[in-house]
Amino acid sequence: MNMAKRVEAVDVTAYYGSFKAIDSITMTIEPKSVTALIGPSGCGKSTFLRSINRMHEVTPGAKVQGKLMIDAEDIYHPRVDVTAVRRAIGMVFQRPNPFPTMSIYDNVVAGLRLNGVRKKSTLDDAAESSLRAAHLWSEVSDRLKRPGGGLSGGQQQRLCIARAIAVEPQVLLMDEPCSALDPISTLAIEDLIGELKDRYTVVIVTHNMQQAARVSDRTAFFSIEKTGDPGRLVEFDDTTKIFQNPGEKRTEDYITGRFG
Ligand SMILES: Nc1ncnc2c1ncn2[C@@H]1O[C@H](COP(=O)(O)OP(=O)(O)OP(=O)(O)O)[C@@H](O)[C@H]1O
Repeated sequence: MNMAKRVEAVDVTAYYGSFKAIDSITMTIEPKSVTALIGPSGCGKSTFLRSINRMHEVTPGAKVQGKLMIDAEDIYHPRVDVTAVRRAIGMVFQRPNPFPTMSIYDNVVAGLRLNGVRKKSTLDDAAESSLRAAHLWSEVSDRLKRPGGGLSGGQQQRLCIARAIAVEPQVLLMDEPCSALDPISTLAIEDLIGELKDRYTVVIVTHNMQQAARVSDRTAFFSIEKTGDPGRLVEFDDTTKIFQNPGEKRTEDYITGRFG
């Protein structure tokens, strides 16, 4: 099965009210790869990520201009069903956010149920395969009926990843998915990301440059000239190139720790 899709941003500009947060971002994210978005605080990484699944416009007054295509489909076309877009593009957040009182099992299959799946065997199979893919199955298989909120932080984040992939999303967006986790859980999630790219298009925002270097195939470096300016894409290339031989001085300054 090939669910992974290409994400093509053309001149994507996003605002919060009259404040322009990102300006004319153009980049193509290939299917079955991991793309890291890096750059100093406030350069618009999260804003760009949230424009990929139309979450940006949830903020009152926020809007997006430009074109965003998932394969051939323009997801900002007026006739597009926004709910369907958000369901097709999974998202994992900085803080694990399972439904805390809902059982582990119900957390994983929540999206499938929303999509109308009722058959128990289908839900059981999806729960097991998603929890296995998220490397959580062996830790929770004997307590699927217990609340998701009872798991450790790292387990909760893996539960959220299982929940996101249970609906077989075309693209998986991750906004600093390890920032609230300890180093061991972080490495577990990084391993998992490496496996997810066999099936999904993964886009990850990270503050951690070692993490970007470890998990991603391609890296996009965003930056801002000065406070109040919009974030722009400075350089986008293979991760090895960005970290070993960047084409732009600003990228080099950032990755060598001279600013940001
Ligand atoms: N809800 C909001 N309302 C108004 N401005 C916002 C909102 N969210 C973000 N911004 C502004 O938009 C700009 C880009 O923010 P964004 O969170 O996308 O940056 P970032 O690169 O992800 O930052 P960080 O690395 O600190 O998370 C910043 O100037 C930020 O202050």
